[in-house]
Amino acid sequence: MTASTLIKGATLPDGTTTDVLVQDGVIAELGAVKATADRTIDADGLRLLPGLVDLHTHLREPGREDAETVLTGSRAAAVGGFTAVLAMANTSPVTDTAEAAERVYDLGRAAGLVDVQPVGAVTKGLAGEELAELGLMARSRAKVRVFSDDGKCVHDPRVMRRALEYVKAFGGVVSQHSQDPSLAGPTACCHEGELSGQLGLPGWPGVAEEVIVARDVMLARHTGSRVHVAHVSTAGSVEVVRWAKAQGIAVTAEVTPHHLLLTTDLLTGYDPTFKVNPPLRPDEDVRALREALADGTIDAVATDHAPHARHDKEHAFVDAAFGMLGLETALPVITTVMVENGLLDWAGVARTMSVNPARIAGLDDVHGRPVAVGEPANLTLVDPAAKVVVDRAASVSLSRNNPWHDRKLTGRVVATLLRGTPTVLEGALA
Ligand SMILES: NC(=O)N[C@@H](CC(=O)O)C(=O)O
Ligand SMILES: [Zn+2]
Ligand SMILES: [Zn+2]
Repeated sequence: MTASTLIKGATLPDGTTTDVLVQDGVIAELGAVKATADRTIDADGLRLLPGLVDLHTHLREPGREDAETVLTGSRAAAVGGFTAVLAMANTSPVTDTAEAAERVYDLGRAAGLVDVQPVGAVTKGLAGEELAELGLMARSRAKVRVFSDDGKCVHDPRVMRRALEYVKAFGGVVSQHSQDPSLAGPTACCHEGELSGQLGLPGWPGVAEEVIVARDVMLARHTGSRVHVAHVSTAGSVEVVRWAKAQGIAVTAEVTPHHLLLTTDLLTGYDPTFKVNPPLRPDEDVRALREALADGTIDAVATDHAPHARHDKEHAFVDAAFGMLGLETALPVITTVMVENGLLDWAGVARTMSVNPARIAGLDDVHGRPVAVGEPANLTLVDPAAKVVVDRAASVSLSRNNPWHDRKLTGRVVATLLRGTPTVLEGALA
């Protein structure tokens, strides 16, 4: 038996206010709860959401434990309000076997702060040629359902077709890093446009993403399988996804918090903190991404939390590693960009940050559940009005490549519960 928790006067995503008694890992009672509990959390004015689920996290273990480990990344996830994260396969070695997937899964369970669900590589070594052990990973203890060569695009259409056909058998999905390597060359490091010319930086155009998204939705239609578009960054990709969904094609898409707020003009200072793939895009893309998340064309927010050690990031812009932190700031960014601007209500936040990602990842038996009696108590308590100034030094991540440093954001995660056990209380690790 685990300690019980009484959450007093929380407001649910739909706006109703209730007490929530959490006992033995599940929601035991709702309404005006008379019972006492081992711990009481005053949730007056706070929103209670189903625990957040991140479809796209880089945990760097094994191989780059100087940048992040499963444990430190799990801490960042819990502080960010997450109860489940999908750990990308571009580790060293790559997660391309059942054993490798089980290892990541076990490290996550040992850390015990968030459900770490390994993503399996699509191809051996992310080399883009030979399919990885998709079936063995699916049947392993880790029950892998999401496959991705993220960091690299599965660019050979024949390989992509085979992967889609293969994962269909067990309801899996291929999450694609859409970046055509011949349109976005090996040196490309920012958005191709007027600014990249002025800065003298090799850029890559939005169309390098869009052609892959277009190809993949057609392959999904042909195979009758599911494709997921990772980190959508352009208005053109949104148009393709919108069209594909209207045709009934089984496509889902995610957008990162950074692509919803940060724009390419941040690159004028050549600060590698803002170097990321896909690159920060112009205003008109950002606007289209916000609208698409609001209208459901984009299903989910995913962080693409990409920690990098100082010695990989602190270089001249062209030489620095791609990627930025995201787990601890995702909820405040979405509150600021989407809720404060009236684009999403809290039910919309629950949908795009918990319900939809859980469903896409096949974790919806445990995560992204309604706040209802008998459901597993994976919960996130949010102060929707709190103003926070992000301080990169305060992060529990091992890395410091935080693009939000010094920004004032609205919204703060107050508490996170994983199967009824608080992992975060009063905004800090419990
Ligand atoms: N997003 C990034 O810029 N980098 C990611 C890889 C990826 O998501 O493509 C990384 O692993 O660092
Ligand atoms: Zn990627
Ligand atoms: Zn990624």
